[in-house]
Amino acid sequence: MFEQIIDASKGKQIVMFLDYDGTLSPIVDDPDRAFMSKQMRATVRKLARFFPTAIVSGRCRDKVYNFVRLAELYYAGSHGMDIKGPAKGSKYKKGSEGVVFQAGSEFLPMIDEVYKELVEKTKTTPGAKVENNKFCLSVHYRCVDEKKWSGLAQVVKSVLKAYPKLRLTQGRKVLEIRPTIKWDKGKALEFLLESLGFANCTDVFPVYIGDDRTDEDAFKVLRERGQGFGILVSKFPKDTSASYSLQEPTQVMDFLQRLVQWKRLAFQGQSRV
Ligand SMILES: O=P(O)(O)OC[C@H]1O[C@H](O[C@H]2O[C@H](CO)[C@@H](O)[C@H](O)[C@H]2O)[C@H](O)[C@@H](O)[C@@H]1O
Repeated sequence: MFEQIIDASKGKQIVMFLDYDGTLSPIVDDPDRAFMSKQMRATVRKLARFFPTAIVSGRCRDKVYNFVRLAELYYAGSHGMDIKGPAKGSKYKKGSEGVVFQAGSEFLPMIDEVYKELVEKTKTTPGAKVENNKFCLSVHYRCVDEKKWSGLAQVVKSVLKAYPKLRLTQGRKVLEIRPTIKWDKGKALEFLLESLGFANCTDVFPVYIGDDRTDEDAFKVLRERGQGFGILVSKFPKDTSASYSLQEPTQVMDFLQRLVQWKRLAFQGQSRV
């Protein structure tokens, strides 16, 4: 896979898109403790020195930033509905200081209201946890007794009946609630490419790495554009629009390290001639 990506990206600018949970950090029971390792952080920091890099997550932007803590990256939180560029602007695109984009701001009061209602209605289900991701919500059931999963889903669906402008999708042991607007991680990828000045370029090579269903929207966009590659992180074979797969975050780190090493050697080669 590595060689194929290097071959296909020849003469093009690689742009990296990285999902967070299950891609940069291992899946754990408590969503508040999904830390990334120091080595992973160091790897992503080096990666961003060579390639424009964005984190695209279902989490709210502030929360994912607090886990990653690298100011030089782009962040697209709430499944891409909340985007912000590096505080000091991008070294890859002059004049891109403070790229900020928010899709669905009008839904914020509704999301808050539903959050409170879901916290109230799920408090009798041991292990259930409602996470407020600002533009969307997550109802976690990883720590709920399996016998209670369908009951919990019914509770969530009954709350959502009163909110036809919100939709329900499913992630990894999590029910995700978000506005029915046409915005997803794929749209966020396109927005970020545009912000970086690659809107109609043929010499760009986006690489998107993710483990979840919501990442499929980004894999599809890459297939439709015929640009770059999607890489699915999964231990099991899955129906996917990604072109390649890695099994777990440690393999993601190895792949990113190889990319950095390859680019570093290419730079050294150039500076010798
Ligand atoms: O787009 P992502 O960055 O992958 O975010 C998707 C969801 O990730 C988090 O939940 C998942 O990871 C948790 C920590 O490992 C795990 O406990 C949970 O079961 C997983 O579904 C996050 O907490 C959610 O809000 C995100 O939507």
